Amino acid sequence: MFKEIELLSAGQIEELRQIAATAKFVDGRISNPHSKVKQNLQLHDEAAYRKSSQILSQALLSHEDFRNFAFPVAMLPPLMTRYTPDMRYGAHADAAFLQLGNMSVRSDLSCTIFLGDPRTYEGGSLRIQLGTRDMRFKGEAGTAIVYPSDMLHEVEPVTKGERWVAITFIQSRIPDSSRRELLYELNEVAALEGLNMAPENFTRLQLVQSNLLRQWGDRP
Ligand SMILES: O=C(O)CCC(=O)C(=O)O
Ligand SMILES: [Fe+2]
Repeated sequence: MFKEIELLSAGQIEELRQIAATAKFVDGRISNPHSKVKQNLQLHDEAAYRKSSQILSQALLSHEDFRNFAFPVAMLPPLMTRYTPDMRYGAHADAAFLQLGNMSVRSDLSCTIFLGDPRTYEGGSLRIQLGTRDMRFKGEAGTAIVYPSDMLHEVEPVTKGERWVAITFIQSRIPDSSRRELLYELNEVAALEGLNMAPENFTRLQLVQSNLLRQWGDRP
């Protein structure tokens, strides 16, 4: 399951635009030197990375929809990337573990935050494979798409203009996607309908929610 989130205000996007305007971007293979499919540019500028990732992390971790859907326990600082014409990121699997200082983050969920106006570039959709079908995402500026990291995906070639996004990877308290989605649905129904229920039934529902989280949640 995918979750689309309205994440950033116009002011936050403008702030990120100003950071990106003067920052250094380099060949994205710097962090995947053996990749034959990665053709993009990524931010490589300590001060700009610190500032931009702080804005983006804070936006994600304070967003209720994101927290409810992802059950985040750790997240890589979001990284801004750019795709100019002919750049793409061919079909690939995201790494299972990523280094964050001296900690290893398991990538359960991947996230793309769209920063540029989709009308200013052609191509460049994020395409996620679902068996023999696929889903394409090219969001409005400021929206994010969160999807399970265990699915093959790609960024289609940009043919005109520039694709500007940020990406991150999230470790979830519920590693299994189908369990995470069940718990998300149950929690949503409880939040939306709980107050309409007889109080003793709502209490029983809350017991089920808590006990599923106990059974399925990673121990810290
Ligand atoms: O830019 C995107 O939308 C996704 C990039 C990606 O798949 C990755 O960095 O692993
Ligand atoms: Fe990826």
